[in-house]
Amino acid sequence: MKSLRAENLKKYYGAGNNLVKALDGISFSVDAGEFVAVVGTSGSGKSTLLHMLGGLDTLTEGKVWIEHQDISQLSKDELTIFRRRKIGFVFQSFNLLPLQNVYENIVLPIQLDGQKVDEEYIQLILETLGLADKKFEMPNNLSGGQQQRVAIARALAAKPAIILADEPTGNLDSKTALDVLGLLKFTSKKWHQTIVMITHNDDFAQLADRIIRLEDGKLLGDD
Ligand SMILES: Nc1ncnc2c1ncn2[C@@H]1O[C@H](COP(=O)(O)OP(=O)(O)OP(=O)(O)O)[C@@H](O)[C@H]1O
Repeated sequence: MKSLRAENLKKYYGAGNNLVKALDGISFSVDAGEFVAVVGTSGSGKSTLLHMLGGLDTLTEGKVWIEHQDISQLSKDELTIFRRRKIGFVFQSFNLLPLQNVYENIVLPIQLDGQKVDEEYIQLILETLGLADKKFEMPNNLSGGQQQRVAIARALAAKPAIILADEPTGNLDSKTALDVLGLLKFTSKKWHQTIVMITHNDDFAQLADRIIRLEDGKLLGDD
């Protein structure tokens, strides 16, 4: 089953001499459970692509389907709910709430959505990510790698169809980064979740099932 389909994505900024074609006709699809790395030089359109896949910004042209939903067909409110249920985001800055403990940070999106927390599943995520003994710690008492594992746990918690990660290990040393990415890969396989991850690091990209290369807003390669 395809969990993600991008068709002829275009995102243009500015006009005339200042026109920037951040995305210039990108199409690909991703199978459920696949781990895709997106690489490319600075300015090639990686972050723009991730924003468009996550419905965080509107396209100039093209369509994105997450599972069977064309996200351009959703109203603003519907898209907010859809995103919360179907997409997990992991960013370079961990974006944890400093006054909430690890457990509270992880279940917050589920509670905001008015859903019941699957305590057994949350416990399993905590154990899988090596966070079981940190459940009631405050984020500031954790190392960078631990904080990013909490952010991954939070992204996984709502059992999303797809996880979009923008340089998720950009703030970590390379050993911690590899540990965190290994866990991200392991959890995605275990729970059959699709991952699209931007990275600058070729070693990290090699961990993925597939690498998509961007250049000047175009797909340079897909292997
Ligand atoms: N809001 C914006 N307004 C105008 N131009 C933009 C905007 N956002 C991005 N761009 C331009 O679009 C192009 C692609 O940017 P994008 O951030 O997607 O690249 P990137 O590959 O993620 O780069 P980096 O690796 O440096 O983060 C760049 O030329 C950038 O300057």
